[in-house]
Amino acid sequence: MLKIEGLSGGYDHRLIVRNVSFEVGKGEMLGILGPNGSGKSTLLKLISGILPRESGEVFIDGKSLTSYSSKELAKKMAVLPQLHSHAFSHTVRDTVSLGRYPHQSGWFSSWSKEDEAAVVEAMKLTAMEKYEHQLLDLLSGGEQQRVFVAQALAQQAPILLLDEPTNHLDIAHQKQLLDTIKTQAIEKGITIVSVFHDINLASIYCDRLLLMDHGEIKAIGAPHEVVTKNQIETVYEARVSTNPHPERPKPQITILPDVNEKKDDKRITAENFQVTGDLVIFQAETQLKTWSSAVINAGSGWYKNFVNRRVDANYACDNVHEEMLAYLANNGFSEADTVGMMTAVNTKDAIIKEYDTPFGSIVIMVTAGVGNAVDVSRAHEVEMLPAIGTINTWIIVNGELSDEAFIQSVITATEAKTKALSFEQVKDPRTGTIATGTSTDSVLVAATQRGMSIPYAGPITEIGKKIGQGVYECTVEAIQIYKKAKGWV
Ligand SMILES: Nc1ncnc2c1ncn2[C@@H]1O[C@H](COP(=O)(O)OP(=O)(O)OP(=O)(O)O)[C@@H](O)[C@H]1O
Repeated sequence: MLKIEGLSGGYDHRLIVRNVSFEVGKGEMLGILGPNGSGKSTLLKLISGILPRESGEVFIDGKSLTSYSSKELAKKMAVLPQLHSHAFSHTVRDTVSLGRYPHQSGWFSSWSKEDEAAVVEAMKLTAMEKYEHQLLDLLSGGEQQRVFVAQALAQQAPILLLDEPTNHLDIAHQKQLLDTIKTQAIEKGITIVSVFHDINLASIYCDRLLLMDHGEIKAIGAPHEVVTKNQIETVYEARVSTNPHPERPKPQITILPDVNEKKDDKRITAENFQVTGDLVIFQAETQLKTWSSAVINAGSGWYKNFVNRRVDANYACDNVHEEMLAYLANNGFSEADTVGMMTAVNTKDAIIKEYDTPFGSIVIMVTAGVGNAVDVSRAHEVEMLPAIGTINTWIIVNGELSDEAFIQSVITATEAKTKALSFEQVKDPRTGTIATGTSTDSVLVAATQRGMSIPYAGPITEIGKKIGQGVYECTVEAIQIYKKAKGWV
């Protein structure tokens, strides 16, 4: 559809874009990324022919750009230039209608039904119909931007070149506009080449990305091939981390600041835990990076309050999440700051111990109810209903855990818990075999992310050894108390 071959060019013979080659297929959306001044807009101008090229070729449907008349070219390619602040005295409708220019013929151009329909549709797609008769200079920057996108859409060209289409738009309108543009690509097979400043938006919406650096292509490929920590840090000269998008296989980046906020070097100890008949609470002064399978705020995040709530053994509720949130709110714990778990065990029986390691220390908290014990290797043989009676394990780390170390902590803790159940000869009542856990166990690992960095937490690392020993000891002790309370021993 669109083929760029060895394209070079710039201003007054100063080369800005150098030897750029790539192809974009029908219905494909290609995003152009790169730091300020890297030549993104210049590349777009060279592709559209607005700027004469120094060397190289642009082909549309196999034909050189130069072989098209300007009107023929406008039927093939619509361009949204970078928006600058100008005073506009046209109405929205008139401005969008200008997009129909290549479709007019003769000296006295006639306004056809198709022209009208294209203008109305473009205004609708950009949610600008209600401003139809407004003068452009009375609109906000974001609204003006949408008018020019509408103008480009009204052109109904099979290729759309966009320079920062989401400039000035709030997030709702960014989403709306990019959903609209992407839909044009998917449903109408329109080929889109768009400059983006927002790496995350480009990653979400584009099929491929082209990363410019000093006028040259640094990388081109699928978003996960281009948006890598290394490449983005090198080209933009900024510290970033990459994270998965929650719904799509499109990487997202986060800026890592180099300014330090208020330092908190306080070490977390067992003394920081409060235990009542209903709750085990740990409240940190600043948020800890947390991974858990809790009822409230499971997954990863940064939280200050950690609550293990005792509920009745017959606790039943249609919406556990909502009920638990209401409970937490009544007790002064906000959802934004709190990880919440449940247990049927008397929270006074929680085992909380502190372990020193060469890098710092960890605090472990375990509540164990084993009425619901399960041998996971045989769970497929029997019908089981979820029930309260659970082992909740918390590991609070004074140190900086890597992602691997978070996951390894969970593995190490789980193995230690299973070993404790085996030592205590806790059996799955359905199969009569040694249980590996209960049906609703939860685990939480939270780290201060200050102090020494801990890359690994497997069983032979210093932290892994303490997690193994600590979770085992705490779980054994908690099970023994539980057995006594139940009159089993
Ligand atoms: N009209 C012009 N005349 C002369 N030089 C220009 C002109 N427009 C841009 N340049 C120069 O070309 C270089 C690349 O500019 P360009 O606008 O292509 O970068 P960009 O990657 O789009 O940047 P930004 O992210 O800031 O929009 C810059 O050094 C700029 O100063």
